[in-house]
Amino acid sequence: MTVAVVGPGAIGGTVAAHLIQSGLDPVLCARTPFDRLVVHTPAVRIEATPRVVWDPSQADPVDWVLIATKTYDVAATALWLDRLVGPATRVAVLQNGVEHVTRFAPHVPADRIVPVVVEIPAERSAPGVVVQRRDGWMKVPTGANGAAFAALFDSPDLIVSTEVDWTSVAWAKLAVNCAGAVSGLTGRSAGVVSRPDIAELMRDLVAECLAVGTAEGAVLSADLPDRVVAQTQASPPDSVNSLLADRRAGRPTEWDARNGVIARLGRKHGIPTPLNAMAATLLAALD
Ligand SMILES: NC(=O)C1=CN([C@@H]2O[C@H](COP(=O)(O)OP(=O)(O)OC[C@H]3O[C@@H](n4cnc5c(N)ncnc54)[C@H](OP(=O)(O)O)[C@@H]3O)[C@@H](O)[C@H]2O)C=CC1
Ligand SMILES: CC(C)(CO)C(=O)C(=O)O
Repeated sequence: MTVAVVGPGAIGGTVAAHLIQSGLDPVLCARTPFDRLVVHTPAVRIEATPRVVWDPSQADPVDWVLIATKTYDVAATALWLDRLVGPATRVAVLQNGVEHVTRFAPHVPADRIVPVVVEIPAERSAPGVVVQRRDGWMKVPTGANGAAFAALFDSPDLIVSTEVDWTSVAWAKLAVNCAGAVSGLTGRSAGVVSRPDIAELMRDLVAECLAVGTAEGAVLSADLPDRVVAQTQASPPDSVNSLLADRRAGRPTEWDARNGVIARLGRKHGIPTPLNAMAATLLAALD
């Protein structure tokens, strides 16, 4: 089985390490090359020297491509896909948001795209050096492609499973991510939730997501706003979400995939989403 990971950052690096632990030998397609991959998972330290390539001309078709670039890097990622995708290649999209398939459908046949909801709190301190803070999970839709993706992994602190109702899982994850805008906008890690006014703002952001997700066909529980706040309160206060990591590194942010999408789809359904619209506008202005 040949596998390429495009974008070996926090998530790509962590997932590559778990693939290596599972006995595979992924090639890493990087923008910034590095020699050594070092990933601290909750259970072990994984150190490896996989093949790292940094120019699409160095890549050949593989059985699986795992995309772990940011949602705003589609155009650059597509240059890798031109080289890595053969007639039977399957492409897993490990990104936040709910638009995994539409994002890559212009570049890969949609029936070979596997959307992946990723719940792995991971932070990168240098190219190839990543900490996975807690046990993680990834969820893919049921079916042959989803089952084949799950079969790539055999690693105790990364559980990969298939879901009949993948859409609801993706919207529940989007609820966490839309509330994470408070970190991107305040510049403060997860501990900012200890302020009651911030916790209230997060609840209100999630309430909009809940309304729009329900209109999109997701089945979401009414206490989702409280659960998102409770989950954030239970995180180590110095946890940095990927939006804040982007802000601190001076990179663009995924405002459209995380907040803008709620405003866009809210407009389609006639559901007001003033807070997510404002978060998206402010984050876009900071890009
Ligand atoms: N971090 C987290 O805890 C979680 C993140 N996610 C989602 O996972 C996705 C990835 O996020 P994350 O891993 O945090 O992001 P990172 O910024 O850590 O990693 C993205 C990687 O993509 C690389 N990249 C950018 N452009 C290219 C290119 N043209 N060719 C090859 N590589 C490229 C970057 O290179 P360079 O090294 O040069 O920056 C970087 O290594 C996002 O959608 C995020 O929302 C989901 C769950 C948790
Ligand atoms: C929820 C969290 C923090 C970890 O899975 C995340 O999705 C991110 O950092 O983007």
